[in-house]
Amino acid sequence: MGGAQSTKKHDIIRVLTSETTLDEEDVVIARVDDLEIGKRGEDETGQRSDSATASKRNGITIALDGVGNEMKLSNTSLKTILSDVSGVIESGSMAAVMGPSGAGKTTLLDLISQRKTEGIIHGRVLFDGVVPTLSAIKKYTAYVPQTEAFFGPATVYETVLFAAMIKLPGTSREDIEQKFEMVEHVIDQMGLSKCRDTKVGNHVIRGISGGEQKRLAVASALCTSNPRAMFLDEPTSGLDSTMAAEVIKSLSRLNREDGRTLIVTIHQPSMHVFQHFTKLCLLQDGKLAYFGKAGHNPMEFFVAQGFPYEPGFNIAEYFIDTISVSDHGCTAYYQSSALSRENLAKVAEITSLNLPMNAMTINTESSANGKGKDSPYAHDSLTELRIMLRFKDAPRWRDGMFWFTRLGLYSILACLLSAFFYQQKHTPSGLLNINGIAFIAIILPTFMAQVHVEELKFERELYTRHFHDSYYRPSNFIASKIIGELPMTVITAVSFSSILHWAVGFNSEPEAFFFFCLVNFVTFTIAQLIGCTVSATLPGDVGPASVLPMFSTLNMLVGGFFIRASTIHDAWQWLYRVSFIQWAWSAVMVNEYTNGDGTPRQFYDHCGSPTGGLDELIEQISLPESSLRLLRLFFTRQTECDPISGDSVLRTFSLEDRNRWMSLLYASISIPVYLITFYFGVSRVRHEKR
Ligand SMILES: Nc1ncnc2c1ncn2[C@@H]1O[C@H](COP(=O)(O)OP(=O)(O)OP(=O)(O)O)[C@@H](O)[C@H]1O
Repeated sequence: MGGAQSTKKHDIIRVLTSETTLDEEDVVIARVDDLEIGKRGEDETGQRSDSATASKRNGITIALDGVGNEMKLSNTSLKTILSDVSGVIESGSMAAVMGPSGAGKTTLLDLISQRKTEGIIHGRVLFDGVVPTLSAIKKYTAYVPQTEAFFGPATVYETVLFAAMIKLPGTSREDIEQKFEMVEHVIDQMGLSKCRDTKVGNHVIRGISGGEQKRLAVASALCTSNPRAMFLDEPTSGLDSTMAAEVIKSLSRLNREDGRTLIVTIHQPSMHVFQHFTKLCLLQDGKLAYFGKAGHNPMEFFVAQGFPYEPGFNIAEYFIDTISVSDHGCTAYYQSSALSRENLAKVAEITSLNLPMNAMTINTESSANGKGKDSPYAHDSLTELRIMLRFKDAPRWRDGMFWFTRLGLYSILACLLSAFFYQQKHTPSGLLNINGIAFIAIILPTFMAQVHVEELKFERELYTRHFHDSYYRPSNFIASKIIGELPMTVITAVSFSSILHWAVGFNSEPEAFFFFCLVNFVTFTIAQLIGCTVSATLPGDVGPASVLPMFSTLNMLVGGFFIRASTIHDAWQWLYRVSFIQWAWSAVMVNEYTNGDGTPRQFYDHCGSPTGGLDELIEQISLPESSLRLLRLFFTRQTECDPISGDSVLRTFSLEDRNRWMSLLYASISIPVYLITFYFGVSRVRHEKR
């Protein structure tokens, strides 16, 4: 029963990779296998002869032909990071790239996967005999970086599921069911069943262990394209020996069962871990010290050079110690060795094939999405957005921090402000306070935008990683972020506005209340976009942290409250014109001091009453406000107390000609403006260098 199920799962995976089983592919595989290196590849993995067929089908033969990299240093001199690395990693191999720190392991992995774009790059890397395009690499291979970024609130299952949904083509019911099954299979395969429903975790959420994170990274990579080759940068770093062994065991199973080619950079693995590798590439200062079979072969190679091996000593440690003490003797020895010549011959065999582009096992077609040959994305834009909203952003709603940093913080702030501005009278000093609290309500979200700066700083790593792997388009990252957050922005704006509106005693007309909510919704959205723009555009921590307060202060100064609009210096008039703060504040001010019909409100709170207790008496009579006003007028001597007109307050701030809807419209223009800057930051600014 279990066997039948497992066969079915393998069938599903085969179905999902059907685009790689082209007829042409078989022809070329046959040609590569005809070569001696193909046979050797099988010999090397002789203990798993039944997987050899799978190796031919699923793995990729990777040939390194004089690969090197030089970096220009600031003093214009060149630093050689990697020099003349040649050799063949046969399809279905599990290769370890080892060497002391700084030897060039990551650089080699980055060059193979075309992630390294810096400096001068020498030589070429061939996949099944041809130099692949970047989109072919993205389609057929997966790269698992040393430090993986995850979405903390999502569970292990949700993380893998999102990878499968967004990266694998197909949206029919059958496709979706297959993806669900594949996810279950991969979770099982990577030994993650125990923590399937545990949150991945981040700097605030306690999540899965380091080893589980490494395996989750591999599981996600497996689901993105069912890759034929995987490149893993230090998958065991930071793990204890048991966890490291578990990770490598899972990788080894992956390699055995599905015949994928795995290239793994690794630091001094234990004997137990080292025995899983079939191929070894040893580097010292960017040069090869050994390139060939793993197992006992490298030991014999070094013993032959006169470096004795003490039985029982960790073999990987022996290699590293040996090449470190040899002072480049080992790299010189390798270059003149028969092994080096043999490796060069294997590479020459492959390069001499001169395979045509249309007959390669690695082709450049996009992943069957029918949306253009060169599109690296699995879905059209709308489907992609739907998947993101459903599978990427949904877990956020379970995150307490998400609620606290929006609804929680704004509600607390509204209560705090209410304590200071509780029930203001419409007296001269009360009206001054009302103007002040209206301004604070408008400027507050700009300071609170720091929340979005911080959040995106962590998300930046994740989206950089997702962009590398063409998970989704930058525009959809932005769209999902804004749309996904929209309900929370509405809830927060309504809650903040309700508390403040009631506590302060703003214009009590229902329409005025809804308008106040609307203005707050607009300013919250703009503030979110500003925070995201700052974080996406400015690299590092210092830039975003210093720009936002500067931006908020400048906007505050031209907001029209602290400095009267007419007295703002000419040099800053442009900022006054474009500042959403002043437009939003004027919208709130006009809303506060004008009746629904556009007439100015009149305030009598400052007027005394000749008959003591008149106000209290009037308040007990339930009459419309206009009748109450008449009553007050009747009992109050007009000559002694003119009402304060809303118009006069607006005039004080040069706002008498403003219309609240037009003001809100002008404030809202900042939304598309900051959307564009956010898009620019996300799509154009790189935060990591390769
Ligand atoms: N952009 C760069 N400019 C200058 N030197 C660089 C650059 N990138 C890498 N290097 C240097 O190249 C060498 C190889 O770096 P790489 O990260 O490939 O080593 P590694 O073997 O992976 O090291 P580790 O095991 O410590 O991760 C190092 O000495 C590093 O300082």
